[in-house]
Amino acid sequence: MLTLHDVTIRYGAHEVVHGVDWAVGGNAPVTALLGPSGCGKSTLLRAIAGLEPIAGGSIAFDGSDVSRVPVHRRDFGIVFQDGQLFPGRTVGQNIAYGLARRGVGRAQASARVDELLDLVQLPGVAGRRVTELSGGQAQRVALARALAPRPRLLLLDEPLAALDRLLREDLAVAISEIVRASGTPTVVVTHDHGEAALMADVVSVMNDGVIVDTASPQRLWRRPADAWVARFLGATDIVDGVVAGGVLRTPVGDVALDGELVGLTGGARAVSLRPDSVLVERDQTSKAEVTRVRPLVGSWHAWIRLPGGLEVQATANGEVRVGDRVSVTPMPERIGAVGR
Ligand SMILES: Nc1ncnc2c1ncn2[C@@H]1O[C@H](COP(=O)(O)OP(=O)(O)OP(=O)(O)O)[C@@H](O)[C@H]1O
Repeated sequence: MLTLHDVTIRYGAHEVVHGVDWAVGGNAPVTALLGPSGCGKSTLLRAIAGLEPIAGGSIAFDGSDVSRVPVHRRDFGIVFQDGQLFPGRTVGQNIAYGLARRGVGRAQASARVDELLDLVQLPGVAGRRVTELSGGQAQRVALARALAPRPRLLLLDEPLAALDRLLREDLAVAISEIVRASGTPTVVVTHDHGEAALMADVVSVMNDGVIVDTASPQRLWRRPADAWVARFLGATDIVDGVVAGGVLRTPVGDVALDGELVGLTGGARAVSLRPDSVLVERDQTSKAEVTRVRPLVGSWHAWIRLPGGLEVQATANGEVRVGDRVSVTPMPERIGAVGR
């Protein structure tokens, strides 16, 4: 288990990480550190790896302080955005790199290379030059290289950022499966909330040098700590609601207090909505009206003026046009209650 206590990191006079307390591991095989560009997540990951000095606080693993332990003695594996494979060496030599340094013999190293190539689903490529690999293959090899010495923690810094969108989703799932199969607790830095949800059991959201929320993806989306987190996770509207009579009353309809909303305290409550939280359908008897429409593939993204004047974004599965009257139905599992 990795434990950060009051960690502060500065570049010169510029403090970019402000007193972070964070626990990673425990029962969660994969933890995502999610945040917008420049919030300090790579800096924090680099400090955990030992690549960046901390100005204050402590970093411990399984109870022992590693704050002053050099990078190669921490027993952490690291994968960067662009893999950073050694171009002059073969795939096998890249993967075996950390093994030779630890005194592992040739036969044993070669068996471990094969084992890892199987794990990352690239069997039989040990003799290939790394310059001949596709971006996705190179990242799998980088992952194999990081896992080869059996690190006690794996750190992935935006491992998918350099890849095409299509490949990213596939590799996100593959990486998540590979690190689980290896049994190595993993921290993955990403700015993409979809990727975080695909890969991680626990997501910590970072903003401006501070971790502002930590929960399972499901809980994070339904119980964001504040409006900033909700918007960062894709909420398009934050509207006023109220918890009363066993339901969350929202301007788009009542939502039962089940799932992650169990135990929500009564009273006023901000409600976070994404376009797919609200389903609309043509209904001339309704008082809600379409004010804008953008066609999507197989559905329509619509802007709706509710009776009373509030506008929210919504989804229609049948065609709607500006001026149409529509019925409005909340999709309970996609509606969030903001704040503690
Ligand atoms: N070597 C450095 N020297 C000075 N400032 C730096 C250095 N590296 C990062 N910074 C600054 O520290 C802040 C945090 O950067 P960091 O790379 O950790 O953010 P990030 O959340 O990982 O963003 P990104 O996804 O864009 O990399 C930014 O303001 C950045 O400009």
